[in-house]
Amino acid sequence: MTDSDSTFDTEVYYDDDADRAQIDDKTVAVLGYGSQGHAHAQNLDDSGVDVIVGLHEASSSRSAAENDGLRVETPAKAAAEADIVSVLVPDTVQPDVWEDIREGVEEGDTLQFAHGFNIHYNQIVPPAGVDVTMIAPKSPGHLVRRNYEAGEGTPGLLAVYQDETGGAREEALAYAHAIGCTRAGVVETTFREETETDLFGEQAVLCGGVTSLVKQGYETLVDAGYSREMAYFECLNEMKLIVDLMYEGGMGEMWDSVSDTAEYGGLSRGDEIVDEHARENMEEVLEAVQDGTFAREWIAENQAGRPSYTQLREAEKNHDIEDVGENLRALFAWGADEEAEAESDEEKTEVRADD
Ligand SMILES: NC(=O)C1=CN([C@@H]2O[C@H](COP(=O)(O)OP(=O)(O)OC[C@H]3O[C@@H](n4cnc5c(N)ncnc54)[C@H](OP(=O)(O)O)[C@@H]3O)[C@@H](O)[C@H]2O)C=CC1
Ligand SMILES: CC[C@](O)(C(C)=O)C(=O)O
Ligand SMILES: [Mg+2]
Ligand SMILES: [Mg+2]
Repeated sequence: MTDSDSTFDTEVYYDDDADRAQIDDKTVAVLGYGSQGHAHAQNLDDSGVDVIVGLHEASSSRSAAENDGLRVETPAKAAAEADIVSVLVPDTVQPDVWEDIREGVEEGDTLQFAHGFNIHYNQIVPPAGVDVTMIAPKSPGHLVRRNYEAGEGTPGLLAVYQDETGGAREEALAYAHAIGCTRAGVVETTFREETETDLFGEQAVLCGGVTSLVKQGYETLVDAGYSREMAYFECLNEMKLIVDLMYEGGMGEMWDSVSDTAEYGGLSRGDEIVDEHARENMEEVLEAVQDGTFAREWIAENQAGRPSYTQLREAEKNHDIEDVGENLRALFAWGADEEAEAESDEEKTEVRADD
């Protein structure tokens, strides 16, 4: 068993590198039918792999999976029948689900994850004889499905924590092929590296950092007497347009596309905003991820019934910028499309919740 720090240097695996024979005659249990679960299950099924979705008897997702033409069993039954068990329930419930299914996970089977939290922080200790792998799409689950249906792929990470059969890596690559990740490219990493970089990224930059930057910018303009609408457009709405350019062609494409005034202003002022102090804070956030402080806090928060999480969510929902945004999105054409999409997603969720 190894979980070294090896960083990809970087070989990227594509469709031709995967041997689908490693999965085509196997049964995959997909536990959970949420963001990642519905995408993996449907993509595997469309790729011709035998799939059973594992959901508890009272699960609100059952009818959605059944309506999508998939066979649904309890997690324990699905896992017992499967050769590969893809654990796609929320990270916080995975240890309990593992207790439910462990009896049915036999020597030669594979436990497959999309994020390494529970293995890396020892919340699930897999038995000997079982392969433990990860295919982590670097994207929200709904895009994993949307890209697959469009004939495109989603980039992903592959990691092997335990290779008892000698075939763990090849099987994981075949799984990545079947969910569409090798269409875009898959790179190899470790459970440790994926877990720590994923948690750092979502806290410091992607989810935490960006929303705080947007809110601070918005509040600075509104407190200085500018209109809420102008502050919203400038600090939130235009963020997508700028990020789209960086996504397509890196920071260079974005700098090329904005005015010279914006480029000079941004290059000369950006580091004053996200400065050395922000960097020190980032290092602290990373340290708390690395030494397990964040993981212990998150586990305890769940055990206590999520008091802080609930409060933080409520405060975010009630921020003035959300109110302005809702009104503006309803008024503009781009908002109409997105609202329709959101409503259709909401309807799907409601259908799931109703059943
Ligand atoms: N969200 C994302 O895009 C990404 C997620 N990941 C990783 O993928 C994994 C899954 O995350 P995500 O897709 O967000 O999860 P979701 O929160 O979307 O999963 C919800 C699903 O899990 C089911 N579920 C909840 N509790 C249980 C339980 N006790 N037993 C059985 N099923 C249960 C829910 O059923 P019900 O509706 O009945 O509650 C629902 O079907 C995690 O490891 C996450 O870190 C990795 C990359 C991106
Ligand atoms: C950025 C958030 C994420 O890590 C993801 C979609 O990759 C997650 O945990 O949802
Ligand atoms: Mg992520
Ligand atoms: Mg994550």
